[in-house]
Amino acid sequence: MADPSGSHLRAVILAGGAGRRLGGVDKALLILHGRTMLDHAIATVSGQVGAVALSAAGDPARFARFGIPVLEDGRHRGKGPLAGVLAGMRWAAASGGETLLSLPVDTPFAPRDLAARLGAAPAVAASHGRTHHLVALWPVAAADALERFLDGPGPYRVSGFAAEIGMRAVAFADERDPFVNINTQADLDAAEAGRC
Ligand SMILES: Nc1nc2c(ncn2[C@@H]2O[C@H](COP(=O)(O)OP(=O)(O)OP(=O)(O)O)[C@@H](O)[C@H]2O)c(=O)[nH]1
Ligand SMILES: [Mg+2]
Repeated sequence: MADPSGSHLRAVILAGGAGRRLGGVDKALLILHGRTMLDHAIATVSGQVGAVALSAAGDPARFARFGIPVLEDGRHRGKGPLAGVLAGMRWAAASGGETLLSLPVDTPFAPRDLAARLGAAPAVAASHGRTHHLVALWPVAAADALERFLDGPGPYRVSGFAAEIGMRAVAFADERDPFVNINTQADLDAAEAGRC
């Protein structure tokens, strides 16, 4: 099915993690500034791409009100976030998408021009001395290579597959780190208080 927007960009919001450091909460449904983290992520990516999907485990019905497809990790479940990236690539390919933007749901301050600033895929965001391996643009054509990587012996590190496809790091020199991610209650409190 062609994308009526004409964009070959797609986005996958990654929310398939366990959220252990937050006591096993559903990070996508966590409230920050009166809206869910998923609302923040959708607002970040929706103007940048032709279509958005969510990568998440468990009952998809809890996300029905957001009106976006929910992708499961499938047979690579348990191998970490690259399983979500692969599901995103397969979903993107089905509608003619050529490039996939991935964004973790716990990164609520990412810029709304992220994809443009990343440039040509494969590219990954870096800021404040850190590489944000899942804030990245992936060529959908790399899906078969990723499938082979996940069929391999591991480890299934995002940085391992990124190196294999020649991922280029793009530095974001913004004074406030746009890729702060919310892993703990202290992170959430700081974000709520505007300290990051
Ligand atoms: N699809 C998918 N996404 C994952 C998986 N593991 C982690 N992620 C996502 O990858 C991103 C980075 O993960 P973490 O920051 O470690 O977040 P988390 O797993 O939710 O939290 P912790 O359990 O506290 O580490 C988040 O957006 C997670 O939702 C997985 O197995 N599958
Ligand atoms: Mg995190």
